[in-house]
This record gives sequence, C-alpha cells and structure tokens, in this order.
Amino acid sequence: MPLLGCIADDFTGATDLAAMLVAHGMTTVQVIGVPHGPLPEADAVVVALKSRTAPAAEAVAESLAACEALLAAGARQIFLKYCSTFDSTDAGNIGPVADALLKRLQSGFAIACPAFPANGRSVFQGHLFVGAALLSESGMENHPLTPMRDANLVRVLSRQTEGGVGLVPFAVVEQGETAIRQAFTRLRDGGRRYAITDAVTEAHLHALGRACAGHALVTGGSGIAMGLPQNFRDQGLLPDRSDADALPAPRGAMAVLAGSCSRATLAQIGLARLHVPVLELDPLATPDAAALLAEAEAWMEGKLSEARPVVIAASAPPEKVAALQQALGREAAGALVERALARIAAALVARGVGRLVVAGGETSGAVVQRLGIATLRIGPQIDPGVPWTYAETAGAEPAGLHLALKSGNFGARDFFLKAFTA
Ligand SMILES: Nc1ncnc2c1ncn2[C@@H]1O[C@H](COP(=O)(O)OP(=O)(O)OP(=O)(O)O)[C@@H](O)[C@H]1O
Ligand SMILES: O=C(O)[C@@H](O)C(=O)CO
Repeated sequence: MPLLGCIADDFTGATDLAAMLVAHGMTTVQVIGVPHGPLPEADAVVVALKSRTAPAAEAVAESLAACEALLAAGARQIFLKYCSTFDSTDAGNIGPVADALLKRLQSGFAIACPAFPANGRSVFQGHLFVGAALLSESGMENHPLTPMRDANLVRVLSRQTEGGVGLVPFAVVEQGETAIRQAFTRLRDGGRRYAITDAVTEAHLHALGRACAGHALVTGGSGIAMGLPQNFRDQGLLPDRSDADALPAPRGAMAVLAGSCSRATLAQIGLARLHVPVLELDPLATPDAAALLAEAEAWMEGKLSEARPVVIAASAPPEKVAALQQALGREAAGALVERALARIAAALVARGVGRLVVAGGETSGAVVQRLGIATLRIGPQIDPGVPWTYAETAGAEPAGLHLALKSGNFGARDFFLKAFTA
C-alpha cells in the first residue's frame, strides 16, 4: 500500500520526483498514465501524466482519476508534482488541478513550492530564480510550449485560480517548522488557499516538509518532497531502507534522443558532438515525421554500439523553433517532432538499444507511450533529478529496457556521456 500517492504533470517530472523519494528511502514505482487495475507494491507511487500542456479540463479530469486510484490503494497523502520552473500557462494547469484535488480531498489549503536548490531553483520573496537569473530571464521565457515571462509566483498562480494566494517569506521559513506552521494557519484563516513558500536551501525544504506532515495535498517540484519520507518514518509507517534504488544490470546498445530545446540540452548536445556520433534532425527543412524517421534509420545503420552512445536530436535554438511554429502552429510543431522522435525510439529499441536517454518531458511522454511501457522502477540518480529507471512490467516492449528521462533543463554538460558510465 503506498504511503505517498503522487500525480506528476509530465514524465520526466515524475522520474525526478521518484528519484528524490528513492534517495530519501522510499521504494518508488512510476506508473505511466492513469492506473486501471491494482497498483504495484511500493512506499510511493508516482502516476506520470502528460497533462502539463493539455487543455485544463482534461488535465483536471486525468489528475482526479489518478487521485482516486491512489486513494483507493490507501495513499495517506497526495503530492502534485509540477515543474521546478513552474511551467504553465495563464489557463493552467497548476491552479485548476490543485483546486480540483483540494476539493476532492476536502481540504482548503496547500503549499506551492517549486524550489530545488540542487538544480539551482530557489524562491525568494515569492520570485523564482534559475541559478542567478529570474525565471523570466532564464531562457524559460522562450520555452516552446509554456513560455514563463513572470517570475512572481504569487502573481502567476493567482492568474490560474480563484482561490487566494499568499506568501510564506524567507524570514519565516528561516525560523523553521513551528513558525512555518503558524504562517500557514494565518494564511488559511485569512482566506488564502495557497501559500507560495520561499526556499533557498535544503534545510528550508526539510523544515517545510515537516510543516506539511498533516496536509492532505502537497504541491511543488521534487525538492519539497525531500522532507516527506521522514514524516512517515516518524509515524512508524516507513522502515529504514538502504537499497531502495536497486535495479537489474543494464545491457544492450546505448542511445540518446533529444527533443528538449532548453539551453542545458543544447549545451549537452554540443559537448556530445565532440565525442560520439550525433544526428541533428531539421524538422523545419523536413516537416514530416515519416521522412525524419527514414533519415534517422538510414543514419543509425552500423552506428549502434555497446561501447558508446549515439545521439539523435531535433533540438534547436529559439529562432528555429519559432520558425517551425510559425509555419505549423505551436502545438502541431511540437506534436510533429514528438511523433518523429517516438518512432525513432521504437526503431532504436528494435535494433538492440537497451539503454536509452530521452531529453525533454513532452518528448519522454511520447517515447514512453510509443514503447508501450506501463511502469518504471526507479534506480540511482545520474545527476540530481535524473535517475536510471527500468521498464519491468509484463507487456513492456521490450521487457528490461533501461531508460533515463531527462528534464530539459537538468543534467551536467557531459550528461549524455556520463549517463552510460554511471
Ligand atoms: N526543432 C524544433 N522545432 C520546434 N519544436 C521542437 C523542435 N524540437 C523539439 N521541439 C518540441 O519542443 C518541445 C520540447 O518540450 P519537451 O518537454 O520535450 O522539452 P523541455 O520542455 O525542454 O523539457 P522539460 O519539460 O522536461 O523541461 C516538444 O514538444 C518538442 O517536440
Ligand atoms: O521539476 C523539474 O524541473 C522537472 O522535474 C520537470 O518537471 C521538467 O519537466
């Protein structure tokens, strides 16, 4: 029976959260899509949806269905995972989904905390920073699907909910759990539904996590989850575990597929180009998924190896992304590239790839769905927020694939190389 039931709005975000829980001693399984049938045995179950950019009504319906399945399995607390860069549009989906979950859980208050210091995400006076830059000047203002042009999270979340949004500022968080709990009570009594919480260090996240022990719903990035396993240990519900991240040995050829256009992914491709074979697809010149697949299939012939990875990327800088979006429309451009990359993933696996890194949340969603994977067991982290995972269930195609789903902005510059030596 899961103690913590999690709903993630994209697939890389789900593995990021799962990695955090595993690292803090909870066995964790990631389930792809709304579960129908019994849930796998684990201390935490993370339901990975592809709801970040779906129409709000669809995101709400899927999240509620996931919540029902988690509650039916016995989950004692629900966690809504969204991006540490708060990726969303003014129409949602963070506000609408959190509103619906609070209503279902008959609760009137939750925190919203995307901070993740290990990856440079901090919240100060309600403003989200990526490294030293405000969110709105971090490159996220050019995101292909959810451009983030306002770093003030109180304002951003207020545009997505009719509930009031308040702030628990640094000065309070710094004082620790008791002061944070008192601030929550003040905000709730003052009619606020959400508290954006400042957090700059992991100590802040642990204190916030402790203060959320009795909350029916916690919302945020994976960082805020680091304090939650201890709450279950304190209640005598979670035993000490030393091998929560054990996976079977990897096998087969190695490959990377990149659909993320983030600065981090572009830099990772740039470095990989110096060391391993890299195919850069040009969807602007070839706006046709079947033709892109054919190009990749011809290129991969004779290149797949168990000694070093190959990289196939559609990723492009903002001006090229904008050009394709102008030609096809934003959603159609994304969908075309996702379709092509998903089909290329299937071609790689059919040719013996057993270790696959996928860069980009939407891209990972498309790939995992195309491969027919139902659950992922979570293993050790390669870099903060990116673990190796293992597709283990009957019906997974093929059984035994090792997958790393990399959030666009995560990973060191040599990620596409070091992943295969980890
Ligand atoms: N050359 C391109 N032109 C236009 N769109 C592209 C191009 N390459 C990729 N895309 C699209 O950009 C989107 C990138 O989103 P994705 O979620 O995969 O990456 P990300 O946002 O960087 O990662 P994350 O969500 O993990 O932060 C996808 O829909 C992808 O298909
Ligand atoms: O929180 C993050 O930054 C990631 O897990 C993510 O959700 C990117 O898609």
